[in-house]
Amino acid sequence: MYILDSEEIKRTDLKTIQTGIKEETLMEQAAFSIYQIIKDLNPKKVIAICGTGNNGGDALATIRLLKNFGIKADAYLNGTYEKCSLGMKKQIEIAKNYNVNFVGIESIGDYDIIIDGLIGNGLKGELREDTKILIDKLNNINCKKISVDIPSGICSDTGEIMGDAFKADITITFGYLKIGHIMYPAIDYIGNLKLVELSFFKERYTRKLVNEEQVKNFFPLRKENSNKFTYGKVCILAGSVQYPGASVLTALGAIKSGAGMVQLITPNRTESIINIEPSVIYRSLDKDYFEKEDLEIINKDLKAANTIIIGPGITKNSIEFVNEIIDNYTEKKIILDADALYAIKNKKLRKNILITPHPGEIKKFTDQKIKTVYEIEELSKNLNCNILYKNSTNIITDSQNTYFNVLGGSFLSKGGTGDLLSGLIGGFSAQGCNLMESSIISTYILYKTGRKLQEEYTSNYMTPILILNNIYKTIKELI
Ligand SMILES: NC(=O)C1=CN([C@@H]2O[C@H](COP(=O)(O)OP(=O)(O)OC[C@H]3O[C@@H](n4cnc5c(N)ncnc54)[C@H](O)[C@@H]3O)[C@@H](O)[C@H]2O)[C@@H](O)CC1
Ligand SMILES: Nc1ncnc2c1ncn2[C@@H]1O[C@H](COP(=O)(O)OP(=O)(O)O)[C@@H](O)[C@H]1O
Ligand SMILES: [K+]
Repeated sequence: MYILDSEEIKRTDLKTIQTGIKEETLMEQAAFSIYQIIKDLNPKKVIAICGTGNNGGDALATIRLLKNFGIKADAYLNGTYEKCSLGMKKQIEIAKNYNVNFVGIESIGDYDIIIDGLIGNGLKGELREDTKILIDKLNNINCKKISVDIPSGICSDTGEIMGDAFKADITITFGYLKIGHIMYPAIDYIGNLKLVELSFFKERYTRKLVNEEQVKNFFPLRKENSNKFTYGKVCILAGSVQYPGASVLTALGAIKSGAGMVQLITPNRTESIINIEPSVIYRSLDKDYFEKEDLEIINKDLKAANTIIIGPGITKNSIEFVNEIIDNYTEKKIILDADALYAIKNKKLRKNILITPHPGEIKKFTDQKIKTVYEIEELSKNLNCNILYKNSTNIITDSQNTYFNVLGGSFLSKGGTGDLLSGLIGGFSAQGCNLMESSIISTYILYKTGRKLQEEYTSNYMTPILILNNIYKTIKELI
């Protein structure tokens, strides 16, 4: 499923209209879908709060349909006729022919459903003060709230609240989801999101939502006629005397993904991995932290792997060591996670490198303020690498193509989930998936499994190991 931004939506509107489908036809389709959803809620009395743009047009057309089919429905116009878009002017004229009643601001508390048609894709900058006051008033009315396209006040491109926003129970959008529908803080304002089709001209776009179908396409096949070398070797450089557990989680993630061989090298002693999973090839360097000089000792191990994961629990003490790995193993796919991210400040990376920062970790290697998808894509371009940005909504990008994963939740908010995730990614990479595919598959499997488990175990009780021990259930649905 494609995710569009406001410019792409405007282009799609225009392109559709250029093919010969009129704006009012699209508006009628939008309104008819909203009408059907509202009718099923058995409303007694509905009001649309209409802005002067086409978002207001959709809402007003819905009111006209409700009234025509026998439901009490009125409209409030927030502005003057002169200020209205052509589409909205046309809707006002049609509404008058159907005797739609336009009410004053004092009446808006008398309804059991409010339709928010104030502002949609046409929001510019921060909300005007008068609109903020109106939205605040609407939010304080106790009734069912439905937003047309996107709750007024939310930026379609970022999901930011531009001063204030209408708090909807249901949001009905058209043709495509927009970036603003799938990002926080917007998600808290959107309620139940419904996507309805319009006769939009269909094209290819660069941003998609991670879903099961894609993951099935990317998932590596296993042949009966195969051996451990068929499924690749991943070498994990993780842990330290300070953080011994991180490396265990990463190794377990890698082995349970299906990689043929998983080697774990830690500076400290973490023999416990052998008790938990003896198939992991384990080696300790018998010291506190990785250092540059260690490379000579482990060079052969690294050469034998097709994927290297470096970072979980290594601490800031190993920056030089990480730099040496990046510079000397240019043929290998490398996943730089956690503390390895300190090493990439001012560094140009490569297309066969993935970095996996969460919002706090971005500060480890750049002073830029980064949170929007555009900024993450730009960062990926500047660093010349793949990025898995682990915010509540995950963003996975190689700067050309971007995927959003919205399956996560508070059931993942526990130390160690990220370590497990980098292990899974490395494991799928070892099996032949590229780093984008590996990130998409791994986030999907981990989050989907966690989401299902939390229903039984609650979000509080969840641990990375509990999720890991159940990922086979999600994998079974994919193969
Ligand atoms: N081609 C079409 O006719 C289609 C139109 N659609 C609807 O049209 C909408 C886009 O319509 P428009 O481009 O006319 O724009 P909108 O109606 O979304 O926004 C324009 C309105 O918002 C107000 N506004 C903008 N920024 C503001 C701010 N900072 N503070 C206060 N008020 C502000 C403007 O004064 C104006 O009233 C979509 O969201 C969707 O609802 C869709 O149904 C798809 C098809
Ligand atoms: N509230 C949340 N909503 C969605 N995803 C979350 C949430 N909390 C954590 N996650 C996910 O859990 C993982 C945590 O990673 P990270 O912070 O690196 O963990 P650690 O370093 O402790 O192992 C990331 O994949 C992140 O996207
Ligand atoms: K709206």
